[in-house]
Amino acid sequence: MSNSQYLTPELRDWVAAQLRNGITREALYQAMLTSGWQPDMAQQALAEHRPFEPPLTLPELPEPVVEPGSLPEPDLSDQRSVLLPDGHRVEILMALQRPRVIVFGNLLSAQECDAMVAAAGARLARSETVAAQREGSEVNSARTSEGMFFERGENEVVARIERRIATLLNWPLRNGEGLQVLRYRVGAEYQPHYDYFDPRHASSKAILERGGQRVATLVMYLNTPTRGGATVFPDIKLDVMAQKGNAVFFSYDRPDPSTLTLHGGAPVVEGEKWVATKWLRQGEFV
Ligand SMILES: O=C(O)CCC(=O)C(=O)O
Ligand SMILES: [Fe+2]
Repeated sequence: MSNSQYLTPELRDWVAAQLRNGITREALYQAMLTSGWQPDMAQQALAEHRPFEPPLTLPELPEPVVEPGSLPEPDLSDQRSVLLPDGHRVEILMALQRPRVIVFGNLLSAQECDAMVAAAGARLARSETVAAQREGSEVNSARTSEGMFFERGENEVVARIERRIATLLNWPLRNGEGLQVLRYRVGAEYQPHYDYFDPRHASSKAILERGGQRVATLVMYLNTPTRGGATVFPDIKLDVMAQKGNAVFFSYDRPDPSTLTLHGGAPVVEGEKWVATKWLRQGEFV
């Protein structure tokens, strides 16, 4: 850290006042850099404003247009990256047309990943899947991770990530489910499955009343497992390596295997794997 700058009480108060006035932490960070702050000092000042606090009141996002039959989709006209209004630049590492699969780099900062892991850690429980024969969910040997759900907009870091996703994918924030965080320990996996709800399952009716079908999935990697833990797409023989801050996105226009969106989490061989998943619905998720 530079010796020429100190986090004085005045500077702390100034940061707090800026945040109270509705500026995003990213925007404030950029403004601080522009006015000559050392990056580590600016980050430290912002890190003091704990990510688990209730979100700040931020301006409404412009409402993306959801035409019937349209799907979440980023604007890839720049090809290499997408610059979001908050100043965050997301890299495009790979894009496949059919099935639609996009690998993003730097979707989350390392600090955002760490904050998500810390906030989720205490609330993990054994993951369940939708019950096949009755209503509700059940423990399933195909899914040996532990998980939890955040409420939409539950805290500052969750709210910031959700706004970024809505802007990146041109899909209304309110059509998204709450973020799910999963931890896989050595040997844990999520065997290949589809994320849409099988209309033939007894439990799907109640689920579909809360916002319609899922139409896309974004799996964000919150850490880098030492070995194993790729997200695999067996139909298209694609493995996406879990890399902290990166994410894999895929969309599906109907609840059918012909979408080629069969996917799973390969067993972790060494270390742990943490992901946050955002599922996007056709309609408003309530
Ligand atoms: O852990 C992964 O790589 C995949 C997670 C997944 O398929 C899901 O959360 O639906
Ligand atoms: Fe999945």
